[in-house]
Amino acid sequence: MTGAANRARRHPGGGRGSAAEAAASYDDGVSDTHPDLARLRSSIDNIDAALVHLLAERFKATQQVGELKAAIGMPPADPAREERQIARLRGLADEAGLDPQFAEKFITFVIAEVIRHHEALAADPDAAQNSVDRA
Ligand SMILES: C=C(O[C@@H]1C=C(C(=O)O)C=C[C@H]1O)C(=O)O
Repeated sequence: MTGAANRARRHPGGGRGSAAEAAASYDDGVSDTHPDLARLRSSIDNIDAALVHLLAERFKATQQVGELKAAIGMPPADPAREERQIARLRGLADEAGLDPQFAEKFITFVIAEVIRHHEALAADPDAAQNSVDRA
C-alpha cells in the first residue's frame, strides 16, 4: 500500500488530496520542532530498516527450502512445523512484552506468503532445479 493510500485509510472521508496534505504538513511541523519525536522517529526508521533486512534474509532462506522441497517432491506447507513455530514465537513474544496474538498473526501472515512462493516453485520444475544445481 502506498503512503497516500495509508493516509487515506486513516482519514476516511477526506477530500481528494486534503488528508494527505494535512498529514504531511502536520508531520513535518512536529518532527522538526520536537527533538524527542524526531529522535524516536529516527529510531523507528532504523528498526523498520532492520525488519526489512531481516525479512529479506528470511525469504532468501525460505526460497531455498522451497526449491529443495520442489526438487524432492515435498509438499509446500508443513503444518506441524508451523504449529511449533507459532507456539515458540508466542512464548518469546510473551517474555518480550509483545502481544502473543499479534506475534501469531504476523508469523502466520509471513508463512502464508512463503507457502504461496513454494506452491509456485512446485509448479515450475526449472525453478526447483536451482537448489539441485547449487548443491
Ligand atoms: C519454510 C518452510 O516451508 C513452509 C514455511 C514455513 C515458514 O515460513 O517458516 C514453515 C513451514 C512450511 O509451511 C519449511 O517447511 O521449513
